[in-house]
Amino acid sequence: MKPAHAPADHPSIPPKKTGILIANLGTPDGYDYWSMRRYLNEFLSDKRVIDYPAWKWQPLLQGIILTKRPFTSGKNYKLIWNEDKNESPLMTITRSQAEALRARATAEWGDAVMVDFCMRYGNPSTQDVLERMVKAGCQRIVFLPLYPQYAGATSATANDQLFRALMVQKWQPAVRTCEPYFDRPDYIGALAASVRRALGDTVPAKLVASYHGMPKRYLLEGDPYHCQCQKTSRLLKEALGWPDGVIDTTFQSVFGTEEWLRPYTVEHVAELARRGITDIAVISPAFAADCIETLEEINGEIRESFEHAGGKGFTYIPCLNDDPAHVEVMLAVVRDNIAGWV
Ligand SMILES: C=CC1=C(C)c2cc3[nH]c(cc4nc(cc5[nH]c(cc1n2)c(C)c5CCC(=O)O)C(CCC(=O)O)=C4C)c(C)c3C=C
Ligand SMILES: [Fe+2]
Ligand SMILES: [Fe+2]
Repeated sequence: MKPAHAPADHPSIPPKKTGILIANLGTPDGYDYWSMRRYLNEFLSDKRVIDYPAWKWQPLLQGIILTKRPFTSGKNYKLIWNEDKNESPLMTITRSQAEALRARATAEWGDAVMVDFCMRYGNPSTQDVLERMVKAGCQRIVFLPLYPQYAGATSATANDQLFRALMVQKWQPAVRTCEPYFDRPDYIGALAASVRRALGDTVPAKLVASYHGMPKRYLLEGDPYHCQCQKTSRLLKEALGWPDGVIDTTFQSVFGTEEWLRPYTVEHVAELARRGITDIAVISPAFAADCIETLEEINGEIRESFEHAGGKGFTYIPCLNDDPAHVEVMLAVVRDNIAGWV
């Protein structure tokens, strides 16, 4: 639309909208060596993820890690790859979440909103999607990083990337970044419902709530992730009405030589089996979508560790993914943040 006063070469201005942008971590474009290397290079060069000085870290990363890890991680991605769509499950699920959220948000706010998703690393990039939204008339953006618990390595770096994309906009939209939702009753309720769906009304001998790990040093330096994970587990226990001691909170995906948050899931499940707890369920509340860390690590490596130590029954409870209850949580978070804009 051109304004009435416009000279002939005045650019047209689309009607004003509010963009709702959900963001996840990102995933490789393929499981071949170069796709994996590109992805891991971008990810592991992020100072929010690995905070060593570049002079110390980059030679290690470029020399040893990016020579070997693209092969080993690529093999793992191959095991879970969505061959029909030629993409990783994280991509398929995040797209599906965005479509479901779009349907719900459009039902509520009509054409005043536009819903899309982006990734912190790889594609679709935060910059490309933000540009598309700005071109379509989004003068306001609600930005929702899909991490229930805040971590510098996830939520903050997603926001950083949005702010980088804003730095190069001639017409910069107003933005609101959403706070983490680790203790929202609707999120806890959706987790509890997913547990009941998987286990029925029986209280298991043990439910392991396995969260993605991080170096313990990040906690000591002020990152609240550990505490938010503990609180999610406690609220889940309360929502289920279970006694103390049924849910164990553990941390997975240890990387490198530093000490990470403990207990480590892979060791903990083996210890449970050795103690005679041979039937367990595992849930991963830090992941909004199933991904390599849940489908391959929890349901593959961690399950094997449990069975190797004598465990028999291992029930993996899927992430909330595009479960309607999860989409309602996202919509409610957006509703809280969009107030006054639509
Ligand atoms: C090395 C440091 C890492 C930190 C710190 C970290 C934190 C962190 N990550 C997630 C969520 C995801 N991580 C995923 C994959 C993944 N994570 C790391 C490393 C760290 N993560 C690596 C090297 C990888 C790649 C896979 C591999 O090579 O093993 C994913 C899945 C991506 C996918 O494509 O499926 C998610 C999601 C959280 C919540 C978190 C919080 C502390
Ligand atoms: Fe990770
Ligand atoms: Fe804590």
